[in-house]
Amino acid sequence: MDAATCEPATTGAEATPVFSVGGLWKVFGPKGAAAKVPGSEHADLPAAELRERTGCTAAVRDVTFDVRKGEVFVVMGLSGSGKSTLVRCLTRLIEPTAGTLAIDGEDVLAMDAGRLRSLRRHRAAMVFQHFGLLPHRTVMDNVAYGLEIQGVSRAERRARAADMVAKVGLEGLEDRRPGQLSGGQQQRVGLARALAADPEVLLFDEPFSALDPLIRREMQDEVARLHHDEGRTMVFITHDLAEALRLGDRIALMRDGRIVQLGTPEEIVGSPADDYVRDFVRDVPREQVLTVRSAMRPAAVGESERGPALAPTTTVVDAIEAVARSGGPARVVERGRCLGIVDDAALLAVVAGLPAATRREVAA
Ligand SMILES: Nc1ncnc2c1ncn2[C@@H]1O[C@H](COP(=O)(O)OP(=O)(O)OP(=O)(O)O)[C@@H](O)[C@H]1O
Repeated sequence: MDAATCEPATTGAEATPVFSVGGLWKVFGPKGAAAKVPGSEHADLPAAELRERTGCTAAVRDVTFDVRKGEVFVVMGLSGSGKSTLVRCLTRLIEPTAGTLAIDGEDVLAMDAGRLRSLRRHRAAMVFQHFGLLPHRTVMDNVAYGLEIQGVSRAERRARAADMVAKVGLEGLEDRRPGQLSGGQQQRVGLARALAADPEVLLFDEPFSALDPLIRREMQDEVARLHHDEGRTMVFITHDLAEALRLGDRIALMRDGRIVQLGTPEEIVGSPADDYVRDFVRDVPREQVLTVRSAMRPAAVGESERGPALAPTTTVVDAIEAVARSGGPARVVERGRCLGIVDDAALLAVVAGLPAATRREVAA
């Protein structure tokens, strides 16, 4: 192995997370009873049994994670797994029962009503599935509405709203009312309204689930583009795995109030934490999600100078094409350094769905 040139690159120091969530619980039920559930002997009971014994529903159970600056953090899970409750807890639209919660290092649970209002208006804007557009106002006025609440002057409101209308591709429709727009266009108005407030983080609650597949795809592209252009931090709830894999830098997969796995799409699909996650991702075309990092092995002497060079973000499907074209192994190269080698056997092992440990054996 050519050790000098094949070490993975190290990452720099981590910035303060946007949200930092520790041991968070939300238990619905009679107040006295709900507060007693976290940390009690009932804490781990399945939902039905917990309800039977205590009259309570633990929608969020002992959840810990950070949302990093600039990432798209997806909260995914089946209906009732606790996604909406968790994300509403982030700005205390729902009051957590126990745990810790900070935004940029500031304790959210200690905020008074005024600071909370400011948090929701300026720092963490929520985009809902039904945007709650004002039916009698024009597109422009709907977009400017959030700024109006913020007390921004009329001239500035209009200027910023016009910017956002253009940004989400609604130019020419400024004077229409919501009833004169398609579903996808209405979603764009809601998105523009949230963006106009220029929040540090956008929280999306299943915003596209009511849209037909083509428009949904278009809106996903729009969100990806906005994220790419602006690097804005986003928390995105969805029950749709394909949407989670398309948009998420990291995905928290929830089940019965808990996060069962938190990782990149590649980690979730390539190394499911348990049978539940494995089952969840079973039908995902792995070669389109996993990258060459999942298939590479250390380079043998001389190998790090031969064969086509692939970026570490290259998907397995694209790597197969490159290897087939060149007729030999390819190098995985980052900033001029060779991280490893992929060959056809290792790439096929990914397609065949071999577990990570077996893949490593094949690659070696
Ligand atoms: N106000 C409430 N009172 C009692 N139980 C609630 C309340 N809100 C939610 N729940 C329960 O908490 C659990 C989690 O609900 P939540 O809405 O967070 O799930 P979800 O994953 O967002 O589901 P969906 O995808 O259907 O929106 C469910 O069992 C739900 O019935």
